[in-house]
Order: sequence, then C-alpha cells, then structure tokens
Amino acid sequence: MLRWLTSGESHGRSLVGILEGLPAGVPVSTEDVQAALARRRLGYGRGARMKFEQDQVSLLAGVRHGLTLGAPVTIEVGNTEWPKWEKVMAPDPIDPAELEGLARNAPLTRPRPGHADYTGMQKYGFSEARPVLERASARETATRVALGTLAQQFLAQLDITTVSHTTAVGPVEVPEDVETPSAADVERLDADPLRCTDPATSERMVAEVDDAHKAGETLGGSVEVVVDGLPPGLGSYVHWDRRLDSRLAGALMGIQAIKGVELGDGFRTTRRRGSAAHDEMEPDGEEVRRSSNRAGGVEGGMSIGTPLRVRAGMKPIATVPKSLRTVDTATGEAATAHHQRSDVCAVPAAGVVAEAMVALVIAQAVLEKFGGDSVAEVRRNLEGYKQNLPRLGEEPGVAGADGDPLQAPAAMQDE
Ligand SMILES: Cc1cc2nc3c(=O)[nH]c(=O)nc-3n(C[C@H](O)[C@H](O)[C@H](O)COP(=O)(O)O)c2cc1C
Ligand SMILES: C=C(O[C@@H]1CC(C(=O)O)=C[C@@H](OP(=O)(O)O)[C@H]1O)C(=O)O
Repeated sequence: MLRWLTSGESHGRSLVGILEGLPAGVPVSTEDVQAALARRRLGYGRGARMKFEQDQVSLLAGVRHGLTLGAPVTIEVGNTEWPKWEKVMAPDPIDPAELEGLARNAPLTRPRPGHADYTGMQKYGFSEARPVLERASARETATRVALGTLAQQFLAQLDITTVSHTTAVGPVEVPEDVETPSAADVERLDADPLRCTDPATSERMVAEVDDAHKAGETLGGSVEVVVDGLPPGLGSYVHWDRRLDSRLAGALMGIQAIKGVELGDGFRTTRRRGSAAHDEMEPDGEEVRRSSNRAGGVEGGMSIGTPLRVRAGMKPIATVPKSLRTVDTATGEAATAHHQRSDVCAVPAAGVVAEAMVALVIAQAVLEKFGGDSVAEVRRNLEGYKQNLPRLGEEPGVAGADGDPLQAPAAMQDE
C-alpha cells in the first residue's frame, strides 16, 4: 500500500514528507524534486514570500544513486527564512526576554474569516492564531509536491503522464471549446503567467489579477488535472471507499482552500439530457472506442482507459488586504482581520499541488491493482493485465454461477 505523511510548520526549520510503499527502481534526483517545487512557486499573483524564499531540498532516505530502494522515502524541504523565525518558532523552551519586542512574535488576536485561525484557536485552546496558521498554511503543500514528484516519476515508468492547467481565475474562464492540454504541453503551460492553455484567456486572467490587486482584493478559480495512459479498471464500484472518483475527490478537497471537485464535465453534465451526457461506445477492431470523454475517464468508480480529467475549485485567498471584519479575541471588540502579506491569487500553484495529489492517488491505485516491489515487476503485471483484457467477440472470462447472464428486470428490457 502506498501511504504518505507530511510534517512541518510554515515558518519552522523545514518541512518533511515520507512516502512509503513505492517500489524500487524509480528514478529520482534532488534536482527533479527541486524543479517540481520551482513549478509550485510560479504564477502571477503570488505574494512576496515566493520571491525571496527558496525551497531547500534534501533526499534524506530511501534513494540511492538516483533510484528508489523500495524503502520509505523521506524528503526534507528547508525553509530558507528559518534564521528570521528561529526564536519565534524555537522547538525548545526559550527565555521570554529573547522574544521581547520581536514584531514577528506579536500575538495574532484578530482571526481572518475564511482561514483556520479562529476555530483552530477554539479547538486547540490557543489564545492567538500563530500556532494555528503555522500548520494550516498552504506552505505544507511544498511537501506534497515533493512526494508527488516521486509518484509522477513512478507513473512515467508505466507511460502514465500527468499535467495540470488553470481553467478559471475569478470570473475569467477558459472557453469550453479550447482543447484540453496533455503532458506534451507542460513547458508551454509553465511558461504562461497563469499556467493557462489559452493565451487570450491568460491575458484576461492577468488583467483580473491586476484589478483585484489594485482593489485590495483576492481571487480564487479552478484547475484541471489530466492523466493520460491509464489502463481501465483502477479503483472499483464494489465499495464507496474503493471508488477512484471518491479517492480523487478526497485528495483534492484535502488541499487548502479547495471547495469543490468535478470529474470530467462534472456539474455541466447534470444540466444535460442523458443522450448528450455520456460517452457512447463504438467498435474499433477488437476494442471499444468512446465517441467523447465527458465522464473524464471514470465510470462506476473505475478508470475506463480514456484520459482522466478532474477539476478542483479554489476559494479566494482568505488574507484579504481590504481587511475583513472580525473580532479581537483579546479585547472582545470589533476589529479588522490581521494582514501582513499574502497571495492575491494562488490558483496556478494549486494546479501543481493538485497534479501531485492526483499522481499520488493514481500511483496508489496502480500499486493496489498491479502490486510489485520493483518497477520492472509492476510493469510486467500491468502488461500482463493489458494483454489479457477481453477482446470484442471473446467469451467473457467470468459468468454467473450457472453460466447464464443476469436478466434485467422486465421493465428495463427492450419491448
Ligand atoms: C498554493 C496555496 C497558496 C495559498 N496562499 C495563501 C495566502 O497567501 N494567504 C492566505 O490567506 N491563504 C492562502 N491559501 C489558502 C489558505 O491556505 C486557506 O484559505 C486556508 O487553509 C483555509 O481554507 P480551507 O477552509 O479550505 O481550509 C493558499 C492556498 C494554496 C493552496
Ligand atoms: C509559503 C507558502 O504559501 C503561503 C501560504 C499561506 C497560507 O495561509 O496558506 C500564506 C502565505 O504565507 P505567509 O503568510 O508566511 O506569507 C503564503 O506565502 C508557500 O506556498 O510556500
């Protein structure tokens, strides 16, 4: 089973991620992880911190000479800002005199609506928001991207590729008739200020970010992750928590500020009639071809072999420069929420994080179905499965107990 865990505070010494269950033989280097993290820092509208802070990557365990060992992989992402926070975030007890007058240590008692601040204070019994925001911050997503790089490198060994792109920033959306990008477009997407596939829409998104910035506002939007090369049959219809769609939705909703997830055409499908909602089948030699990909590659909780398309919607950044009304928890008086610096829009970065989470879920589903302790073994298992998939016209491998196909209820049978 592939499992992962992250640890670390936003202004702590470093973040750490552990990935357990990855087979031996996945190529990965410090440079690969560093490059993936650099992609997460991209995007028009991100705040000052992205410019001056570096992600310092160390592969601490589980990798030797550029290949995974099959052992847990531990990645550390060092915060280069640590020297400024060493006292405020010191793990060991510290003489209060050393903290005196430090602006960074000022109690944050004006919680931001939309962030974890206030409920985190209530839940954990803190008198200010610093101990909450340190972990609630999306700084943690650097670790997910680092671990996702390993999953992506593993999937690439099986010719499964992942890419993400921005589909909306605030009200500015990529038109429906624009072609969905593939992994071949990664460089072009990363070079775009918003990681948007359509240059005309990207220009409008830049203008929207500028406008929001000037107005002291923040923005959300949506991203799409596309996975090519999936075999049919990952996930299952037999139980809710084995469904690929439910697992993808959980993983994406687990990203800070993600408020909705759609598979394929998602909610657009709910407004269509049945005949315009599904992906019709037609014979293609010994195989079945789909005439469209509205479902986004998942039916019945399983991958169907067409490209996976999954979207995540992000709410606007909670630290709004035009400060929101709140309460000062120290005085009990009405106040405006604390604000120092923040992103205006982090949708492009959220796309890179979503790509990492999708890669982790897909890698987990691949390992569940095909197993294997080395990449070579997983590849053999996958190839064997693909070669033995039933062809059109062949007898199905499994029938009912008496060999008869199940009868549909009379009301559903053709007249
Ligand atoms: C990549 C990324 C960057 C973010 N940057 C900020 C930020 O600079 N300021 C902020 O207030 N929230 C930021 N957020 C969002 C907060 O982390 C999020 O609003 C907070 O966790 C509460 O959201 P939730 O209710 O979905 O948990 C960012 C989120 C992501 C995914
Ligand atoms: C540091 C990152 O994102 C941070 C996510 C974040 C939040 O509240 O989620 C708030 C900001 O941090 P700070 O308040 O220290 O400026 C972002 O910069 C990062 O993505 O690496």
